Amino acid sequence: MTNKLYDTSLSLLTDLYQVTMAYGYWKSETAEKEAVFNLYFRKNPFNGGFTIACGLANVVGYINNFGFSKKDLRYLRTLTGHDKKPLFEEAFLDYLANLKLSCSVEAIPEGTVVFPNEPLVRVRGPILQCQLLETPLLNLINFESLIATKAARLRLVADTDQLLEFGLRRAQGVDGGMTASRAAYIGGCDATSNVLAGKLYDIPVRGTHAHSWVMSFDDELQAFDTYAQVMPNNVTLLVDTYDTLQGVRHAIETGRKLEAHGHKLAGIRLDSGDLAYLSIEARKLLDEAGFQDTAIVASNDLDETIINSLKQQGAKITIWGVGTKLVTAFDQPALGGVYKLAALQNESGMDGAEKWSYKMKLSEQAIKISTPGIQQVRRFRDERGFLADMIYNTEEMNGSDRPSTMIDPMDFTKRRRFDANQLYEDLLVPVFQEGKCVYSLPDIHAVRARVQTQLAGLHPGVKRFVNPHTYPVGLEKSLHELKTNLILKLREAASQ
Ligand SMILES: Nc1ncnc2c1ncn2[C@@H]1O[C@H](COP(=O)(O)OP(=O)(O)OP(=O)(O)O)[C@@H](O)[C@H]1O
Ligand SMILES: O=P(O)(O)OC[C@H]1O[C@H](OP(=O)(O)OP(=O)(O)O)[C@H](O)[C@@H]1O
Ligand SMILES: O=C(O)c1cccnc1
Repeated sequence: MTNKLYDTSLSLLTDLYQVTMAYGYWKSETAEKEAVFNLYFRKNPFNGGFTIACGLANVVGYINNFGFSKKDLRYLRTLTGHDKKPLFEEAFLDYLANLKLSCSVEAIPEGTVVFPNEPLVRVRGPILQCQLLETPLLNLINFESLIATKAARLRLVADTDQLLEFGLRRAQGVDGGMTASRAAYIGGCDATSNVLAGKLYDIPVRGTHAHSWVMSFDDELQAFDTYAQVMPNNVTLLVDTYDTLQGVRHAIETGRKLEAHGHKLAGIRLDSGDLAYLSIEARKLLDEAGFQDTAIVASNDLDETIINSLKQQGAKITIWGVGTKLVTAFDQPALGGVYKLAALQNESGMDGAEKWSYKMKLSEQAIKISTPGIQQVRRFRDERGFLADMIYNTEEMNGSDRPSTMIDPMDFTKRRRFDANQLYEDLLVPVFQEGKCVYSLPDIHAVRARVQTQLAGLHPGVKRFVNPHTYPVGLEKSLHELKTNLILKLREAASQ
């Protein structure tokens, strides 16, 4: 299921410079030139060792709905330059009115663990169209991948405990809240408090009650009893409005009444104070009263570091409600994904001409130098898990098995050779072929399950939070050579 918030075309959801470049391509008659762009990021978020790819379902929805409406064009017609004359000529707006995307898109499925410099999405098609997709694709992939990664980290520390996403009230606007709920579920949360996300994305919804419920009664016990009466099948009581341990005693009293009517006290929630101490004391009180099955839920500015610490302190919490720090991706507010031109098709029919002109961006910072080529990622594995990812140029080496040499981009003297019979998977799969969707989106639960099987394939050192081991990602030898030669050529040309 894709996000119903995007049922209409959002073709203007782009940066103005994409439209001005599109105009430039059209005007200079290069709009139809075949190009290849790669979308990738340069650094794992949260100083971690991995990232979870997420957001492709919304990319599919976005591309399927793409088109400039009359209203969009009316707006573009109003845009003017510094001389107050229109930016775009009418014939270009007519071109946009009739524009149907004919790009081919390959992408790494949602829920896959991915690493810096790997193309998560590869777009091939008329350069004008590829260009228009840059900003929306980055917008859609960056945020969801960031939040799915945060949730996956929370899942790693929560282990088999339940994780509830409570972030809507603190999310970055409506869409931030919606997409965060989706990505958080995919990353490993069990449920969300966001009811619209539950409806649109088929995510389980869960919740307790707020302090206001307790405060609206003359006393806490009355508040608990009333809540239990109106909803006896869903009773988790927030016990910290006045005095937490006294609140637990009141919850036990209400629990006894519930049991007398054939129901049970599902849980209590702690939302302030020392959560380790209070949960241990609350557990004792509950157990002594025979409420061994009543769960202790905790919330209050939690994140993976605090949950980890609480577990080490022996906290008796088995359900974690995480809001602000999950949906705002504390403490890294953005994934720095980029979208770079990697190849342009040469004029056909020219004798001896190569099919592609490979493109790359130079930079003084090595990390910012892009990689040319029509890239695919080959993930080698053995029966225990993933070994290494090799980025290769499909023009040099198509999907076939063959021995390959992978070169470490940080140190070209470090090489790894994989035999033809080494187990592998090529990660990018066809999503659109010449504008037609050829990918059947897995349901959200399958994507969520994929995250866990993917994480199981990673060495524990890559998953640790402090100085994680760097998972090996390299370039296939011929791609490494292509890149090196192109850098030398570009540097030489730039120095002349
Ligand atoms: N035992 C603990 N170890 C580590 N962090 C904890 C522990 N108990 C609570 N925290 C975390 O400490 C942070 C602040 O909690 P603190 O008790 O100072 O404020 P509070 O309880 O929110 O106060 P207030 O009554 O104003 O809500 C929260 O992020 C909370 O999750
Ligand atoms: O702490 P978070 O991870 O964001 O989880 C969501 C928070 O939202 C609620 O608090 P509320 O909005 O009532 O405000 P509070 O900060 O006073 O608890 C709830 O009690 C949690 O504390
Ligand atoms: O249901 C809850 O307990 C809840 C929901 C949203 C935010 N904080 C808590």
